[in-house]
Amino acid sequence: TTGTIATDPEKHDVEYLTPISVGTPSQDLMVDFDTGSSDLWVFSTEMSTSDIKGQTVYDPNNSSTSEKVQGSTWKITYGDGSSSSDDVYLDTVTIGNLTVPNQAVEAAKKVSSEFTDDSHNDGLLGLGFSAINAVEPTPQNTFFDNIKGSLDAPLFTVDLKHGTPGSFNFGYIDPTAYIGNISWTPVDSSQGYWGFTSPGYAVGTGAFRNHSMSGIADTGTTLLLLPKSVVSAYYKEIQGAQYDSDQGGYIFPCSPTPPDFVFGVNNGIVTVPGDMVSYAPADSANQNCFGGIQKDTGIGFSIFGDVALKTSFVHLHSSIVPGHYADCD
Ligand SMILES: O[C@H]1CN[C@@H](c2nc(-c3ccc(C(F)(F)F)cc3)no2)C1
Repeated sequence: TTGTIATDPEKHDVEYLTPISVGTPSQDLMVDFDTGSSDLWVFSTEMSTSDIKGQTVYDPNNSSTSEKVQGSTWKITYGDGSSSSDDVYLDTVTIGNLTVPNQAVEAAKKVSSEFTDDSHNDGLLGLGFSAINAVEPTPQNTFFDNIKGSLDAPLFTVDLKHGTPGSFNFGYIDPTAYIGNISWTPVDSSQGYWGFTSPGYAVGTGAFRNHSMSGIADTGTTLLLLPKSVVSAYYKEIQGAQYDSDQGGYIFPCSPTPPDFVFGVNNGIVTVPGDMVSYAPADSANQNCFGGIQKDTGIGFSIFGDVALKTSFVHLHSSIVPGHYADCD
């Protein structure tokens, strides 16, 4: 079997929300598909109502197929310090036409304020490796790990777009989704992520600079976070660019459009167009923009988030065959 599901960008492409159905009768939720984590958790009826502001919640008691995983708990903290926790059910989860009957659904009892304030986001669906699933004492499988045996091929593809719906496809590669050839790169899943090493970068039409950047393909991170030496080399080319510690990142005049940023993927390249680097208005006063490329300081590796992914067709292959990228259509 194969499957496809549309994913919709929130304002400024800050995150992409994708519909899933949980339980019987089905409860429809919009969640953030996150290749940088490996837990499927949802807002639930177990939460205090003060933590819920507009989200749709999962009610396990309203599902004839839900089954509590006795003694199991979970707690997860994301890169930005946000968190969520509590108990675990097995229930039917459907994405598009793909159904996993006994998917671990982690029901939130507590979520941090960032999740409460993200009113359209009903939870996260991890597409990382199950080795980093946060359920204790027994880690649970991701949706992809549960479904991949029945897919025509053990892969999924990520096709995020700027300001318009994209798609997650399971089990097949849509040849109309990209142009040119696909470039392959080995995946390092040793940390539970879709890790790879980019051989270097170029700024605008400048020469390619060899500079190894090890990082992860992370659909749940909004921006492209790279080594500070690469980031400062890029912003050096933009008149008026500066690091604004109040805003926690580089800002620059929104016009003229900044130079493209190119990064290598094995023998191929991915181009982030300059107008995507102008991520969002930084202040109404003097038309400054907040950069879509920022430093990865303190993380320990780079993060190829949505700013990097929405300009390419990314294909993540979970067998020994590596994952690979292609320029999107
Ligand atoms: O941990 C890494 C794994 N992937 C990255 C990720 N971060 C989030 C996230 C989503 C929504 C929110 C909130 F709604 F604003 F709270 C916060 C964080 N989802 O994936 C970082």
